[in-house]
Amino acid sequence: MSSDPSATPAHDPTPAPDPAPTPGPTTAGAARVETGGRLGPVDSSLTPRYAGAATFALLPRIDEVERADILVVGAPFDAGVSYRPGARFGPAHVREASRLLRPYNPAQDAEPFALAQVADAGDIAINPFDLGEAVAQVEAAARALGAGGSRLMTIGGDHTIALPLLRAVAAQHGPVAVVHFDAHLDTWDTYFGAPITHGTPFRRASEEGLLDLGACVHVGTRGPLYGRVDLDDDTRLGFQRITSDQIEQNGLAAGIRRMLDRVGDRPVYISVDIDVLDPAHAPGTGTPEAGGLTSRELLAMLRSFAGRHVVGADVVEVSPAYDHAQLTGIAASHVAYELVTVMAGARS
Ligand SMILES: N=C(N)NCCCC(=O)O
Ligand SMILES: [Zn+2]
Ligand SMILES: [Zn+2]
Repeated sequence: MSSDPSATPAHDPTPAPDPAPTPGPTTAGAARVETGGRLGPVDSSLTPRYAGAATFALLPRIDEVERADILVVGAPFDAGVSYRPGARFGPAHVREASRLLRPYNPAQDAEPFALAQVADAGDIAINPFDLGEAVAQVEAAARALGAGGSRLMTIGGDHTIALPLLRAVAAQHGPVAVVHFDAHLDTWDTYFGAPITHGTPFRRASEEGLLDLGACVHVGTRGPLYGRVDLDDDTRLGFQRITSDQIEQNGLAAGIRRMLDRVGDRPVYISVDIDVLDPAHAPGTGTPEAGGLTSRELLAMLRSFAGRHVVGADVVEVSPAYDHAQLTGIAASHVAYELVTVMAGARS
């Protein structure tokens, strides 16, 4: 109530005027960049990029486009971790950090959102209490989203989700080449007797025949193992390894050549565990290991897939509670951006 003594008394029966309309538009229906008939990100020269809800790169939601060539989808889930939790909050964190991405990618001389229709499919609803059901839900969602020909760029979530994602991809393409960026092998057998965890997805995938065993490679591996047998098992399961130390010793170009030679022109699935980066570049993750790649090295390696047949990709293991200044979120958002750019058809 007004403190002005001459103001209308409270008992005055005159109806109060309608409240003034909200000045200016809200972010709902904000203008978007549109190129070549493709609906792109919110135009951040008209609407501040920090306003409104965050989709990946401020791209349209799936329900705002007729069809999508590439769908960015979140898989918030962390019931498969062996150490620090929190990757269930990864999708939201990466989307927040992705607000600053822009439509032209000079490193690949490409406009990914003009080359292809890219949209954000939101998050998969995943049971946090039942790991078996969770894995089935991720696979079902991946199959459903991919049914119309869309390829998926999935934001995890812990690395367990790579197994159902590969099941969905292999159902469509047969056994695929996998390039796996990670500090870890993730070809271990069981933890506490459990066969499905974030340390085991690629062993299960190999056993299930989802992988082209002549074309899989880990990149950036390092750190202590349980025993030498881990490496023997890993080789038997179909993987070569380009370690973090080899990249340092032989150079990035040699690492890229070896990686691409291994894959050839096969359909390839790219899985990026953000802990492939040194903890200095990505502290916000569950099982950090010293001595990793820089974000510059990782991004260069991802760009080298331009012109290849990338059938799907993920970036996993972002655990925001351990992040600082969005370092890990920013790195992961750039990883996803480079992957979307190569999937959109940037030329090599
Ligand atoms: N996939 C990730 N990030 N980590 C796996 C580590 C498994 C272990 O604790 O031995
Ligand atoms: Zn890892
Ligand atoms: Zn991993």
